[in-house]
Amino acid sequence: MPSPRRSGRAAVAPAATTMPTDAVVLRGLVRRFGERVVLDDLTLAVPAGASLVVFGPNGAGKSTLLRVLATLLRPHRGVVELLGEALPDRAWAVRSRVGLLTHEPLLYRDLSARENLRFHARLHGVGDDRIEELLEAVKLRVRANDPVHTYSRGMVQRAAVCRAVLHDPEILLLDEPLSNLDPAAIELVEPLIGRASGRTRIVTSHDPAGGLADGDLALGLRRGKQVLLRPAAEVSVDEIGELYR
Ligand SMILES: Nc1ncnc2c1ncn2[C@@H]1O[C@H](COP(=O)(O)OP(=O)(O)OP(=O)(O)O)[C@@H](O)[C@H]1O
Repeated sequence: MPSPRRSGRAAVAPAATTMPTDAVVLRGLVRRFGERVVLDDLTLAVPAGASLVVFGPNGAGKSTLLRVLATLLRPHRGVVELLGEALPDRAWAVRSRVGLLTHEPLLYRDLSARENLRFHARLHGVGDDRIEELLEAVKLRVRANDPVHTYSRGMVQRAAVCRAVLHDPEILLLDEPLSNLDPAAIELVEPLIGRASGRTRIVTSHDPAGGLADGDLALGLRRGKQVLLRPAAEVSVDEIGELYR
């Protein structure tokens, strides 16, 4: 669960009156690259604490959707709201409440995991105890002072998971988060980025069975269009497979 650090915010704005039921809302989202429409009229809502798993073939728009939600790309049309704040105008108000884990680990390769985490911790006003807690959780302490470029891919991914959750974000944006992780490492990161974390999650996946088991809602994209949006428990593995044919 996100830790009680959030209680400081609640003292300023009581959660009961300001926390929207839906953590993520899209209404008619359009995003283009040049002439190409990459996200085409997406409309959905993700309740706070729920997980949306996004499926679709290469180039369908999954990563672009995550980048819009991470405030890295501006929407070209439609409404995008995170935690009740509309993007792009209120992006500054939500950035610190969102964690992003992508194929690009967003770590300095010549710094150690501990140095990388200290750098990000300072940006977010997070203390060293949180860094040590996370390094311990992903069993990286023994290598935490080695430069990231000496790590295996799984070790890099574990360090990237620490970076993504360092500031205890309410929303997690996860682009195939388990890639490069062995079964033991998957168990280690589950409490941090899995459903058990209690965070609102948008997760991309190419694994129909694993992805459906990981989500409350399933979204299927094909060439930027939303061709499936239903409770994950009601979607079959074959339906997800159809997206790729
Ligand atoms: N910076 C960019 N400039 C131009 N086109 C881009 C850019 N980034 C992505 N695209 C295009 O947007 C479309 C969607 O790409 P995106 O990376 O979102 O797909 P994806 O579903 O995440 O694919 P994958 O499964 O391969 O990761 C593709 O046609 C891609 O070429």
